[in-house]
Amino acid sequence: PQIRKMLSSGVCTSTVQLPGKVAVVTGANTGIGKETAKELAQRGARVYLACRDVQKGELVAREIQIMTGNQQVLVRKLDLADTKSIRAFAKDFLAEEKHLHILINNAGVMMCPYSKTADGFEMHIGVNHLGHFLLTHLLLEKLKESAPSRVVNVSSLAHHLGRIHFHNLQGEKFYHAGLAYCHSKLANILFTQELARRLKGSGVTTYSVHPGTVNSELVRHSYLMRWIWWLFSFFIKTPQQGAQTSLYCALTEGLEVLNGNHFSDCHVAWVSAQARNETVARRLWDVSCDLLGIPVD
Ligand SMILES: NC(=O)c1ccc[n+]([C@@H]2O[C@H](COP(=O)([O-])OP(=O)(O)OC[C@H]3O[C@@H](n4cnc5c(N)ncnc54)[C@H](OP(=O)(O)O)[C@@H]3O)[C@@H](O)[C@H]2O)c1
Repeated sequence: PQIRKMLSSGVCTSTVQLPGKVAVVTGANTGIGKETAKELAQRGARVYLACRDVQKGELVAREIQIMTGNQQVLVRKLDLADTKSIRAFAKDFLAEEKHLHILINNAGVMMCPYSKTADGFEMHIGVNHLGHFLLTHLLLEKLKESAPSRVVNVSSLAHHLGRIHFHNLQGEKFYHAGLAYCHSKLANILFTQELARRLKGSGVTTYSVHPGTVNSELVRHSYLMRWIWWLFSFFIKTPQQGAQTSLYCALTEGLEVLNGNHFSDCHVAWVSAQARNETVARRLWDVSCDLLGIPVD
């Protein structure tokens, strides 16, 4: 009954406070990430805004500090399209911080024209999946040492249109910007499920999230999507509303029993057949390790 009660609301109603806790939010300079970081700061956490544009990040950090009165809002450079930047971020963070209690893998790109990351990965799979995969891998020991701790991966309802084609993971044979986004969001869910299986008993739990349809800068690369978002802007969620399910998964007490689940509107949500395929999840894990030069275990 307690779980049923917890799952009955579209707003994060947790009253958990976070003094002494440390959180990292990727892509925290705008949209859903900014609102997520603001709420974590409001509750007293030390919050790292992991942003590719440090100047934008600093402006937002100051805004959050003023609004929440929490001075422990820090900006660090993180470009998920460059594994050197991810490794540098993790190295500095591990040297600087004793703990990491909440990691929100929020940053994302959608429908950008065909392009590659610094390491030659297709941009959607590179930033949305591989970048966060590497970041989580590098921070995992710290998360374990800080247990109970949580990893929240921001995916999307769009994963339903995604497929993991291992022969076309980088869009080598066929590329469609919209589908590339869907594939990467499916990868977020498969990663969450495999991570949950591997972390069983460690005190680290993980959840994937669909934030809803949110009025943010995500549609910046598509004229059509910008127009549709503008047309329906009155009906879609604000970034603050979009942050609720990430916050719910990061904060709700007792959620550990739902380790690895996918959430939408602060409820467990149904995922596509491929998103439930353990064989695909395991293979994606191994292929991701291979691409990133991480030893496969
Ligand atoms: N908005 C929606 O309707 C919706 C629906 C489903 C899922 N989502 C998911 O929600 C998450 C947040 O999206 P949003 O709607 O808040 O979009 P947004 O306003 O465009 O924010 C995306 C964030 O990701 C950052 N980012 C992009 N590429 C990066 C990189 N290479 N390295 C580091 N950071 C990078 C952006 O930084 P810059 O500002 O520097 O570009 C920005 O801070 C995404 O994962 C998205 O897939 C959103």
